[in-house]
Amino acid sequence: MLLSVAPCCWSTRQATEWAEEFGPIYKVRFLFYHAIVITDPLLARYVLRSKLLDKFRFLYSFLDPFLAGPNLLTGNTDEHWRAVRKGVAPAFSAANMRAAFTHVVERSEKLVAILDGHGPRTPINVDNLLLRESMDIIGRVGFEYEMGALESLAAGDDAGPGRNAVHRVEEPLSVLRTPVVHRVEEPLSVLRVWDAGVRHGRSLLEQWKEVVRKLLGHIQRIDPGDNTFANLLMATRDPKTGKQLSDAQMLPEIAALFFAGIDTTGHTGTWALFLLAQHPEVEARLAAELDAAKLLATPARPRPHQLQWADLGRLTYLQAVIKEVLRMYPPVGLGQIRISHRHDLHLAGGRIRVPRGTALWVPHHGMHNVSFNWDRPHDFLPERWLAPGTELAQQRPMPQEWYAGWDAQLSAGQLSVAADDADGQDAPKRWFPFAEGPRSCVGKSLAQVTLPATLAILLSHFTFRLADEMGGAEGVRARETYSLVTGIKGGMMMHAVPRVDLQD
Ligand code: HEM
Repeated sequence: MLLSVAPCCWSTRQATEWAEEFGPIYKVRFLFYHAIVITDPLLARYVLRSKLLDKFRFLYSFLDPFLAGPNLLTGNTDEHWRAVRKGVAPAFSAANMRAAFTHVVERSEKLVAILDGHGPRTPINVDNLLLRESMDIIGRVGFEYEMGALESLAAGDDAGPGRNAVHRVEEPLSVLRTPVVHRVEEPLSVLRVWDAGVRHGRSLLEQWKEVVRKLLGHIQRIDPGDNTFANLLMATRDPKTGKQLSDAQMLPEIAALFFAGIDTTGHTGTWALFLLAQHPEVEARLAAELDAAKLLATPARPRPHQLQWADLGRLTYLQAVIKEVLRMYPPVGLGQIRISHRHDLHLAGGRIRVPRGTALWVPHHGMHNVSFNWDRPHDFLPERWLAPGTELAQQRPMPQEWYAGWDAQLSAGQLSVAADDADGQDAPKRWFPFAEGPRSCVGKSLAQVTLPATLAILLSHFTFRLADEMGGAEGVRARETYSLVTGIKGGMMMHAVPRVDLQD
């Protein structure tokens, strides 16, 4: 089935709806490009692990101006990418994550203090808080730098002087978001020089670049700790010259780390609070788990134990909640888009031929939410994660007619995926919010510490209720935004109700 779509119509939910209608493999056309959309876990694994396919640079190149150039996230899978990826990956080691945990706990306790000070009556934008927390954590863990994002909010200093790198955090964040969305959804918006919004976007972009330049200056001045992202980035050698990366090469890597880490982690926390508010039975079970670990504030224990590293592994229901949130709202809902520039490709042992120049799109939202991959996909059911292997594809017979049209495209002499796919023998997955294959998320371990620790600490002290102004679940649905990351327009307004009123 060939559908013609313009980028302005992209929505991660749209791809899911089409998958329900047209099956786990269908074609769409984006402007001049043809894309094959895949929500079949086995085919997706072939695509995402294939060494013959690369990132769809045309799409990612739209991000480069906002990230000061190609980088780990947006660049091709070439020698340079390999050198940087190999160079910085140890920053996310288990040992480093233990140290990161201390920062996450401190920042989460700061959040608790902010919410305590704010009180339950007036709603607060929890998305804004969690994005700021993510920014602070990446600043500290990656660069040993105080971004001061939560401090500036706590001090009511939204527009105040830039003591730290960021004094108006929403602004740099929207630098990363608004112009990108414009560029992708409205490619000609850059020409609207008379538009105040576009001009404002440009000035925000300059502010953001200034922040990144400050960070680079900072890491070049200090002696960053061993195995920090900053230290490893400075130790990375350009494979072409054998020399240290130039400033022009380092700036995009710094920008990309924030870009890739803030919204993904922050919004996931927000969706978790939203879903818990919609499902009191899940929230109650989670509270019981926190209570059993002596982490919950109760009248008898108004100041609960401080969260410890070892608790993270014990809070199995919390981990299940997070996995289910990542299933329903995969932050990179758009998923991964690959292309083969040089070769035609055969998938599924030769049954499906993909002509070179065709994009292959694996939408994460679709993969995680279609009814042929999941039972009750639209229900929030953390319990499904208590059984092992939930992320693996189910051996379900797919209706043959979904694949029938593809067999006809076989032609002799093409590359076979078997030759390409040396490590494709393990069971394919139907859940991979952090992506699959060589270009999977390098910062996954940091998110896997930040999310449970932040949520455990927040939920130990508060229950969250959706503010009336959000218009219930339907109002929230109507405000979902899809640039590259699934977010919420205007933020998520919620009441943070203390579990124990310390004034009593
Ligand atoms: C819930 C949180 C997160 C999710 C779901 C997530 C998901 C992803 C996904 C799907 C990709 C592949 C993107 C693509 O191919 O277009 C990716 C790549 C990446 N992520 Fe994350 N991410 C998260 C948090 C983070 C954090 C905290 C950091 C770092 C601080 C980070 C840094 C990166 C980088 C640098 C890449 C590019 C890796 C490469 O291509 O080598 N991410 N992430």
